Amino acid sequence: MEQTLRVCVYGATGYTGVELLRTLQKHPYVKVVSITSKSYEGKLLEEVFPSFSTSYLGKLCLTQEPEENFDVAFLCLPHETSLHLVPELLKAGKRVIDLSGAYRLKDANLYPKYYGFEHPYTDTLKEAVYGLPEIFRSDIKTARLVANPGCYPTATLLGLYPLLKEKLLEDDTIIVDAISGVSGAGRKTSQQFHFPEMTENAFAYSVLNHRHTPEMELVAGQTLGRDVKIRFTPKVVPMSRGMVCTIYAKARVKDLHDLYLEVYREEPFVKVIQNPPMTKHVLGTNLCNIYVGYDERTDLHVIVSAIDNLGKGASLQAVQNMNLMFGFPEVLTLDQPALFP
Ligand SMILES: NC(=O)C1=CN([C@@H]2O[C@H](COP(=O)(O)OP(=O)(O)OC[C@H]3O[C@@H](n4cnc5c(N)ncnc54)[C@H](OP(=O)(O)O)[C@@H]3O)[C@@H](O)[C@H]2O)C=CC1
Ligand SMILES: CC(=O)N[C@@H](CCC(=O)OP(=O)(O)O)C(=O)O
Repeated sequence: MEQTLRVCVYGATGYTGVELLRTLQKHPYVKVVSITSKSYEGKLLEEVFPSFSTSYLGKLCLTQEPEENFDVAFLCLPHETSLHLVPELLKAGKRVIDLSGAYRLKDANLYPKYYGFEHPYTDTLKEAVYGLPEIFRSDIKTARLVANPGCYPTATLLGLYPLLKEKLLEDDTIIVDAISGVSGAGRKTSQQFHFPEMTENAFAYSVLNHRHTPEMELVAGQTLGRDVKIRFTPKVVPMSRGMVCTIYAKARVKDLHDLYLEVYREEPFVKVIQNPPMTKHVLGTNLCNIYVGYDERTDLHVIVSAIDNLGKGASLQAVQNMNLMFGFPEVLTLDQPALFP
């Protein structure tokens, strides 16, 4: 279907919003009709980010009424802000791609513990489709609401998917050890990410209660057909963007490489490679590069996946979802190689 889609980007001045606009700007069937910002109301995007050299986007507005004239909304907002906006947009007949975590967990009871709020919109939560195309492509095509996955779950679930899909997991406890660039924390400042403390530094955080743990467990369990436990430890390292997840799992077979090649043969954005992946090879792309190794000594498989947290981990995956939802070629505007070195 070829049409001009009218798009509204809520939270256009954050890291995911800017990455999204960078790509939407060159999409042949998209017209961005509205962009919002909490702090830069009335400014042109190019006044805030001079690399946007055209003013075709119009001025940033504080918010956009759901009833206004647009077809699809991208929500690059804090979880709590998305939470209340999504039902209003759906009521106004809009299709929504929410980059926050507000609609990712099918079990509403998990929200108080992991997000700090009660989830009042359980019907909308049920309706949301988890936006990982490699697993839920057909549901995404018809969804009104896509809950775009978190960055760590994207890299982890793609790293595990062939193993889960083929029911080859032997031990239902999986260990995931991950590193992320600092942009994963968003544009707002905080002391721990302040340059003198973050440079030449690395640390684990939310070791026992990261909100991506239940997100991964729910989707992994659904794919496998029984519950799994994921022991997830995220770390932040002094680079702007990029993410590597190292996954340790016990499987019924020793050589998984050919299975991974086969499962991802037709996937445009997942590459199974011969060596452990580097973040620089996925920078600014929608790619997930995966290495699968087997350690005979421990009888553990070691799967390493790399993404750009703002690319496949957020905004470019959101564009992939939009392409699917509106019948555009899935790779449209997303098939560029990485910015390297
Ligand atoms: N960064 C990442 O790697 C990833 C982020 N996400 C999720 O995507 C969403 C956006 O993340 P990110 O872009 O990093 O965040 P940022 O903090 O960089 O940007 C947030 C955006 O939301 C706007 N905003 C903040 N508070 C409000 C509010 N109360 N009402 C309206 N607008 C508001 C900000 O406006 P202004 O700047 O003008 O104040 C800004 O445009 C979050 O839910 C995040 O969890 C998901 C995957 C990866
Ligand atoms: C380095 C860092 O702080 N990363 C973020 C993950 C970003 C992400 O995927 O966002 P969601 O909050 O939408 O799930 C974190 O751990 O909270």
